[in-house]
Amino acid sequence: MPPYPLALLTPEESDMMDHAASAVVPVAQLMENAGWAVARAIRKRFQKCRVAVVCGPGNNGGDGYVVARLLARWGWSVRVVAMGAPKEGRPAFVAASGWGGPVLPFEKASLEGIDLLVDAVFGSGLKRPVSDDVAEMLAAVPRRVAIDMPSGVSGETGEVLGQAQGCALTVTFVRPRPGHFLEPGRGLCGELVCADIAMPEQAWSGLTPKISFNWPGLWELPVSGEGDYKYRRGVVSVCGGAVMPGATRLAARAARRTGAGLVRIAARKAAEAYRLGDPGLIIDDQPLGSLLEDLRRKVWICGPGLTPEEVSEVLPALLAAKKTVLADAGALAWGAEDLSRLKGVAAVTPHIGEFKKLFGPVTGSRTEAALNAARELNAVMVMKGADTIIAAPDGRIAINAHATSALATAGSGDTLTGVIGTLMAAGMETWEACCAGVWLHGEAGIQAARDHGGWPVAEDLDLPLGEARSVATELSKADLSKNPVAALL
Ligand SMILES: NC(=O)C1=CN([C@@H]2O[C@H](COP(=O)(O)OP(=O)(O)OC[C@H]3O[C@@H](n4cnc5c(N)ncnc54)[C@H](OP(=O)(O)O)[C@@H]3O)[C@@H](O)[C@H]2O)[C@H](O)CC1
Ligand SMILES: [K+]
Repeated sequence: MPPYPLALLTPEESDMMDHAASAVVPVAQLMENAGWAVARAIRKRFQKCRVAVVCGPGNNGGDGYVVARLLARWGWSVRVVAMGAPKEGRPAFVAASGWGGPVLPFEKASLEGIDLLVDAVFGSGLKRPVSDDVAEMLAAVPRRVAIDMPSGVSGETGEVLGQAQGCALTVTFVRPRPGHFLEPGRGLCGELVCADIAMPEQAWSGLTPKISFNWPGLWELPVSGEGDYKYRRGVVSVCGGAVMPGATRLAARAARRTGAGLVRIAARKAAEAYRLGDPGLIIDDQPLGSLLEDLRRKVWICGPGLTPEEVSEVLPALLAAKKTVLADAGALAWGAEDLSRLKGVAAVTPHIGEFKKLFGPVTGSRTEAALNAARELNAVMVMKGADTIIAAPDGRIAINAHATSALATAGSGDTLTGVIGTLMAAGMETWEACCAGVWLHGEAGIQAARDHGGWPVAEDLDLPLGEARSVATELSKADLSKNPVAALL
């Protein structure tokens, strides 16, 4: 059974795997399998045309020589443009020896008349910024297919080192890399295919992948059914303020649609602003202290719709009462003045702008920055964006790619807090609740976009949440051992 079906392998982990595999199977054989997978993916998608395979000095280039050989065998017009000959004794040398066709020098003239460029220059061995001459070569042919990664994109972080050219198709192996899902890498990969190259199971021994692909099966939603009652489904309490009641109501509505048994807004003096809203919502106008005594009200959402000043009036009391707090929006603005104000919250959901205000500039890996921040705060970090990262202080990291740009609308974040809060209130472990909440929110966004011509507003996002929950429950029944992340792309 293939292990870690939802793992995303960093280049370092992939190297460790190749190393362990080499005790059982020659790397040249894996390279042969990789080349086959790429050649087949090309044949499936493109008409026969004139191809240049641009090969770098390492194993990525080695895969390229195999692709060249196979496409030529199938009757395509193929040339290799080589950055340099692979070193004798290396697996790529074996692959290069199997190529009997033309090898042209590494210069633009070698690409004249070419319809499709196969980028086999750098893959997971990219170490430093790509130089101008390499970038210019790759840019000379507009239609490109990348082996493993578009050259210049970091497999670990998705960052561009120097320069990188976008591709129509990227074929990777075994499991994808984080850089395939983290921007800007994600946008440069085009269609992503992850091929099985018959990696032996022994290659996984000693490896515990750090990063996962966020998908049902990584977590399981609480099952509802007979014997359910509202307190078992969970109570979600949302702090309400006087200035932006809309945001608080969006969080509350999302909580109800996700399946919370009971949702209450602790509105204090602003109760009138909420009373004309949804009839199923309970509005509390009592002082917060008396509400905190209710032990069934464990999970509190604090921040959506609140000014930092309003947060300062409620958050310390929630933390002193040892409530499970999900902090967003106004709470993050208040915490940005002094991070210790957020110590004790269970999870935070900043977008990148809020994140920087809380933890300073992000240089390098965003997954690492999210993890370090989670550890500093001792809370689960949901770093929101097109490629949301969910990190737990114990080291678990997930990257979510199940989303749509339609979610980039005001109020979308408030909805997300309601979803996550509900799953926490239903008893899910915090990191899993955050991962699941982000996925459900993405699924609801996809459905709402479909139902509203691609342009839903925040008020449309809560409606599909019930359906999204059913979809996730169904998907999590799939046998992932037979259906690893490759099949989900
Ligand atoms: N398990 C798998 O997924 C398998 C993947 N395969 C393929 O192997 C590559 C990784 O191969 P590797 O040899 O480790 O690395 P690369 O080919 O990507 O690149 C290494 C060489 O490139 C030089 N380098 C790196 N960055 C630059 C740069 N910016 N400018 C110039 N040269 C650069 C590096 O030089 P050093 O001086 O740093 O040593 C190396 O010479 C993976 O991507 C897959 O395609 C296997 O075929 C099968 C198993
Ligand atoms: K490449």
